[in-house]
Amino acid sequence: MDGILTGLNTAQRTAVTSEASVLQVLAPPGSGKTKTLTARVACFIAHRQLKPWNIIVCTFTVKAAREMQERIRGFVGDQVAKKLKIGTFHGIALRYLRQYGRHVGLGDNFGVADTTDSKAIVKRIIAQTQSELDPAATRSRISTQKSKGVSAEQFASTVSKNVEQRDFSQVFSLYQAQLKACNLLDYDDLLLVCVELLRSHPECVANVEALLVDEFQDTNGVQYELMSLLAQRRNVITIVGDPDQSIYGWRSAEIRNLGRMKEQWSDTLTVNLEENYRSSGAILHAAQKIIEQDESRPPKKLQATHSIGQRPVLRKLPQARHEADWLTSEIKRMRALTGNMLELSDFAVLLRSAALSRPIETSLGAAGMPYRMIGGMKFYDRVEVKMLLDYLRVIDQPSHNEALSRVINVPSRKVGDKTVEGLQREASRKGISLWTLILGFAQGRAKVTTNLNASAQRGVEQFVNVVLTLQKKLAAEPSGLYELFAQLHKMIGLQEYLKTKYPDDHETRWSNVEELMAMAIDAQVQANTESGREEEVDGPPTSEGAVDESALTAFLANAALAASIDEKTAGEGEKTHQVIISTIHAAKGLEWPVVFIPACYEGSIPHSRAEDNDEERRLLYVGMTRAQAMLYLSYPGKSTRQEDTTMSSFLEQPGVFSFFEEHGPSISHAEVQSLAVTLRRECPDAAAITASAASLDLHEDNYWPLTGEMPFTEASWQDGAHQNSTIPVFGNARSASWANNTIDLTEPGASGFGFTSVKDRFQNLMEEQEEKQTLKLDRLASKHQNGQGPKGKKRQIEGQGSIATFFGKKPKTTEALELATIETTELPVSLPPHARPLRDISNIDLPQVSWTQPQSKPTSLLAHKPRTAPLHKRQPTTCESVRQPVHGGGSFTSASVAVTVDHSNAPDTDANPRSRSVSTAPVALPPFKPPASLHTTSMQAVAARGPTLGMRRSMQGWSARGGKR
Ligand SMILES: Nc1ncnc2c1ncn2[C@@H]1O[C@H](COP(=O)(O)OP(=O)(O)OP(=O)(O)O)[C@@H](O)[C@H]1O
Repeated sequence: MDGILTGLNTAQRTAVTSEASVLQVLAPPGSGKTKTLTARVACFIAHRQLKPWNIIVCTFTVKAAREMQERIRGFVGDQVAKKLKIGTFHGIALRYLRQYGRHVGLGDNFGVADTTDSKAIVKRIIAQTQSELDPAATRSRISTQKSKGVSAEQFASTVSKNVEQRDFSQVFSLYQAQLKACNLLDYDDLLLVCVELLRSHPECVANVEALLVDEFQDTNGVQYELMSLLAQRRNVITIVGDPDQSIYGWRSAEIRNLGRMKEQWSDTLTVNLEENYRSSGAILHAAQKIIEQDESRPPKKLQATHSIGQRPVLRKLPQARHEADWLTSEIKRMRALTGNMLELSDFAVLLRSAALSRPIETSLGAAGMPYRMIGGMKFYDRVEVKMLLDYLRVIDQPSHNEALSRVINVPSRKVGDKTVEGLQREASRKGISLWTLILGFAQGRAKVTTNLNASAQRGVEQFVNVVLTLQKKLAAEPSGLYELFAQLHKMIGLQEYLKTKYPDDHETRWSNVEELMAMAIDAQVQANTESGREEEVDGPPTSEGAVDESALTAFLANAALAASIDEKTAGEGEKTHQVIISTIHAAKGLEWPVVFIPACYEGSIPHSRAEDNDEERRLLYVGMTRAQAMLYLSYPGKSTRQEDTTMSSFLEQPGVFSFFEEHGPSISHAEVQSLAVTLRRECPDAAAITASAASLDLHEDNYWPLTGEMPFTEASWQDGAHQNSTIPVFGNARSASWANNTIDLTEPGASGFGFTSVKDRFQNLMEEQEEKQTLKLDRLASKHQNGQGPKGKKRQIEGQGSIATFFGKKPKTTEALELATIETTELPVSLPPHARPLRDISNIDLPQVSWTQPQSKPTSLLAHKPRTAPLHKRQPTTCESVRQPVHGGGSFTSASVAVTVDHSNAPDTDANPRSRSVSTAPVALPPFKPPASLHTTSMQAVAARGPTLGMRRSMQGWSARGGKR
């Protein structure tokens, strides 16, 4: 027993060893529910002498079943673990039906109709009955009825005179009849027929000694019924669950099954686990703050076992692609500043919907960071995306035989596979491309020997016409990618095609098409601004031999680049270090050291089509609680479709903001050590951290303004303009208006810089403001020593506007910048030894998260010298690399310290003002191309230009201009 109970806390032990027949283990995320369930199975076998083949364990996914078997194997060995009946409800039901299905009239060789089969049957019936029902909606309605245990006959008996209801009832009945005729069961039937079997033949489960269910909150009515029947002989049932993580209501999951269970078995014992072993205290606080917005849920206690850690981040970025670039740069920064203690696979990007993955995949791909999708297909692998890219390839490069043969008959033009193969062979025999062959034929200039019937001939002609038309359009407007896309999808009737071919998920597929079009707009904008800049800049020409490529070629090369990163890593299995991209739904039950949840805007989460807002909130909660050490939430000011967004209403609630930082954390060596303790890893030494940090251009997350505007990249001034005490701010070197973007320099020291370079002048400005700030902080430091300092303010990072500005908060004076305490930390050798303010969150309105030990008090106070002026600067070139001081306060502090937090009467610290001496006007286009971003670059160009690619042109241009003026 000792082995099984080792490492479990008291509540977990109680649950594992409980003698209760019916046990509910209810607990928040990360409290070891799965661990407890596993240990209870082992306990049943090892100590209660239950036979493993008489124990059924139901999990929510096949993956979870595999993981659980793995864990149980650790306790009881491979041979015993193999004999357990572990699987999803569907898998368990299938086993019983295969064995005993004949008792309920199932043929010996019944088949299972998968989703595609079901869709096809429903569609055919609707066509036959000439009903006006939507096939996809009808299929999911049938499934909903079945998962509530309503059969076609039962539905028919309740139908009113309503035509639509009668139509539906008819289709439902015919669908069932069709399945029966084909000796098929669909997924819902597997459960329903198994229920029927176990009701009528309870002897089938007479041997079952114990039943255990994971993720019980997501069971639906039929699954509940099946659970009761499986355990009907001995009624030994253990379930683990968390009502706060119920995210499958849309699939008819019923939270009320928990109550039903207590009614059915009045002796049900409930054990609550309260200690969270996964996430840092700060992450738990923030997640609790979100979930507690649901006032209907009972208050729950939750204890963090880890230290407070880094406060989660809530960031606004200008657009979705900037959000993706920021996220990629944070992964890079976090890895470098932790001495690569964090692997790529320690980072997960969790999305409300799979379609949001496109900019993230593009950015990771461009940065050369391998990634893996779970719970969804990679963007570039999706059928509709591949198809469109193939069309574009043919338009760009008609001799691309493979791409051409893939799309010549999509949508169908009655050019069958055999015909295409014949044409391909003929072309190769004649030594010409497939395109040349069919072009000659379509234009009547050449004959083909391949046998083409009349409809195939017409099809070939239609295809040639599409390609020629679009080539002509492209020639007339080389950068008009979006328009090209628009005409392409109209010409091939793409939307209709998707509706017909994929009735169930055509909307999702269409949103992938829209994503690709959004990508085209990005590329178009980039191409336009590149060429605009070319004219504007009178510096030396760009890198010699640079490839003069069309916008379409560049676009396709970037797509290929992103996709090739996928391919390289695809076969390497789960062990390879890859960033994880997942839907939040598919991330249920999983955990990662660092989690990003981008696109936290209204319409995305809560989703515009979601019916239950509370479920959407729980979804966000599930996503947040997957994080162990760091959590980043973000949203773009504009979606990929260029629509203005507003932050998710779950984050807009009063008090929420105080649980978040406005930017990624500053990382000192002490914090790396603490992070290592939280993650139970070996901490890299200072030399390793220094070495990896040296690869970084920016040590702080201070490139993107906190206001969600475009970065302030470079300051310069116009000829003579400095005499008017203004300098232009090139927020965007490509399009910013010189006249409109100015910094007020009427402060002391602003004059007399006529012959200074832009960079020097900017540096001077920074230093002047540092001086002022140092004086203020010295004053504050002495106040602190006298115990007068206010508490609870979050740390600030230099050069950033406040997120409070988009909460509509009024900035306070610089005094308000003061930080609760400042602690000394050992910093990597290469980083300036700035003092680090430690956050004190004891006066925040905390949710119900409690701590078991008092937080260690910071002891020392150092003079702090942060900058106040913005450091939103352009990406430094190799020769201009500017080191950023590390400062700011987030700390992992002592790991495994648990703190008791009294949150009663705590003031809200939402306002997090900072004084900004410079206002950066928003600009239209990004001046920043992250080091890894290759958005307008073809792969050939990548090879040709070398590592400084993509930056050189702008840098030369601006420095040339700055030097002259
Ligand atoms: N007593 C314990 N001591 C140390 N670590 C523990 C303990 N119990 C659980 N853990 C660890 O906490 C993490 C979360 O555990 P587990 O996945 O079982 O939680 P869960 O309650 O099922 O979470 P979720 O509901 O989010 O899926 C795991 O890394 C697990 O190893």
